[in-house]
Amino acid sequence: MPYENIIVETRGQVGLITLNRPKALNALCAALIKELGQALDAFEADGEIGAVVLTGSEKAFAAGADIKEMQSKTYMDAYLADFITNGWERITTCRKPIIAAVAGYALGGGCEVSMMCDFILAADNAKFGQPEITIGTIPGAGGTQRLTRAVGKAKAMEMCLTGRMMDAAEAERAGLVSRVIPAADLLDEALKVADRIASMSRPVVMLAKESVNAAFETTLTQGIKFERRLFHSTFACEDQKEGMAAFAEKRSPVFKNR
Ligand SMILES: CC(C)=CC(=O)SCCNC(=O)CCNC(=O)[C@H](O)C(C)(C)COP(=O)(O)OP(=O)(O)OC[C@H]1O[C@@H](n2cnc3c(N)ncnc32)[C@H](O)[C@@H]1OP(=O)(O)O
Repeated sequence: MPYENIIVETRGQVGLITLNRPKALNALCAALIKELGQALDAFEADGEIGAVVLTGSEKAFAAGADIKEMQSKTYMDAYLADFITNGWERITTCRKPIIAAVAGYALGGGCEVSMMCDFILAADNAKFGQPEITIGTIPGAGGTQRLTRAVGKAKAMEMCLTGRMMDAAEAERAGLVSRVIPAADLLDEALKVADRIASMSRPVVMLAKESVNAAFETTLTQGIKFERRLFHSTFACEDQKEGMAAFAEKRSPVFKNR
């Protein structure tokens, strides 16, 4: 499938999507979002792929939704097209793990897309922010919600009300990113982490992802019950038998993704 705004590759069992609008700092125009959804559909359907890495350039993961494209939208345009929900949330419905490998700017919709992924690996030059307030609007792709859950009210409120950016070190301290990596090593490290995930049992990885995500939608008691049910269900997987047998026999497991 020809893509104009992203580059789509496979690296073994890992799907790699690179946002590719360098002249606009990977601003997230509608065409890019549509292509991103198509690429995720393809990776989701590909039985060889066990994890996905989403990245941008060294200067920008993405500098937000495309301001020039949306500046003249009316309320009715936005409402009728369900602007932002439409297409963007495909990332959150992907059942395979997606790692955001973020270098440079992750602003507005760029920050929001990174937070829709399962976790963020940040280059040491990464900058996260929700600067929508500076252009007369507010985050519309989950920024006020996901950022608040990730870093707490004080930092999220300050960032959304002032547009202040957070650098990689602060983002790591605040729990927004899982790790900070030298920019030159970011992609290799993200691919290595994705490859490790892809080497695990695919259904069990999906169960783990589903269970962690449930923590954001439920009470602790309900969440623990849900986890227990999923945990029990792993005992119906051939891969649980193989994984535990391999441990007992001091050998590497050979998962069949069953
Ligand atoms: C999801 C929702 C609901 C909302 C949003 O995401 S709103 C957008 C939030 N993001 C922003 O407000 C950031 C806008 N960009 C910037 O502030 C700056 O570009 C920068 C700080 C990220 C980088 O500044 P720098 O001086 O290094 O680069 P520029 O000359 O400003 O940009 C280069 C080139 O890219 C175009 N650009 C950058 N960001 C966007 C964007 N979000 N939408 C459209 N175009 C963007 C910028 O206009 C310039 O292109 P031209 O030289 O052709 O104008």
